[in-house]
Amino acid sequence: MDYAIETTALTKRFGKQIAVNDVDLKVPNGAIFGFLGSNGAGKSTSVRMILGLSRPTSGQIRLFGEKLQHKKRPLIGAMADSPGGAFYDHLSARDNLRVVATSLGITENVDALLETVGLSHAASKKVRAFSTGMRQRLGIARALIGSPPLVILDEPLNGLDPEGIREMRQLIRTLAEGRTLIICSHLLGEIELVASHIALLSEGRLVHQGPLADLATGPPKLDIEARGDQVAALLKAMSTEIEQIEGDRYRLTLGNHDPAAINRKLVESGAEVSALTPYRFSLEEFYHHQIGSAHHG
Ligand SMILES: Nc1ncnc2c1ncn2[C@@H]1O[C@H](COP(=O)(O)OP(=O)(O)OP(=O)(O)O)[C@@H](O)[C@H]1O
Repeated sequence: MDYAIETTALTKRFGKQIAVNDVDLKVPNGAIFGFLGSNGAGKSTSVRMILGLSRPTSGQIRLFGEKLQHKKRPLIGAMADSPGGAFYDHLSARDNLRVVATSLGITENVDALLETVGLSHAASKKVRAFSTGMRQRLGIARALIGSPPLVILDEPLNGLDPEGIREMRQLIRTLAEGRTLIICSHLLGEIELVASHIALLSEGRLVHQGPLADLATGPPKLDIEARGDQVAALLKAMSTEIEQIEGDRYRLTLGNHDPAAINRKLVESGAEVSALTPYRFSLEEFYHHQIGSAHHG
């Protein structure tokens, strides 16, 4: 597989403290990659090393298959330091982007960037008058200067109102077309809506990474909605664990029986089966399970 980022045994120590500990991170090319972890887990330190802003104590970083070389901009664009990072407040949005492009020696159509992030209407407005959401968008426009194939967004949803969050979610999906995106966030529900892959850091260690679709904290479960006198008894006989019984709703851990067999037995017993759906673990459930295991393991 092609990776936008591949780290090998990436480690960063600050004195005796290990902020990032032996991390093998694999960010697939084209992914929307949710980078998750509690405060102090090591996300920012990892990102800083990937951006070439901090030198690893040991380990390697490869970007698009090549060893990380400093000054090889613009492979990565980044929006760090919320909300949207520092700008020249007395300059317009357009001029802020021009200053950055010029300093990087890049000829850039900054108006097109402002349009991408939905700020065309405010191109001539001084950044001093920008709302948090507008600053976030401008921060993203700045990260897009030079069309980097990889963009890292640090807490892009911080400080946004519900409408702003919805717009940012849409913008993230637009940005992901033809790019790899890494999003650091504590908002698990939001990451679940946009990410294709996730990685989870805990106390400097990578405790999980993989496609979002693969989340599981144990054997598969099935949600069943069925009416009939025999239902509870039949399900108990087929499963070691029935987690939740609420009226006609049951959640059971699938043992040796597959959903089709369970359905057949229920129907044969005369039960009215209205729904049979594989239970999907939420990212929040998964997160707490993994972090809990990491702490106790
Ligand atoms: N320059 C530094 N000097 C000393 N310790 C540091 C430095 N930078 C980070 N650390 C420590 O390294 C650990 C990881 O910090 P880091 O900022 O990478 O976490 P994080 O996952 O980004 O957290 P948050 O979600 O709060 O941003 C923390 O314990 C932090 O105190």
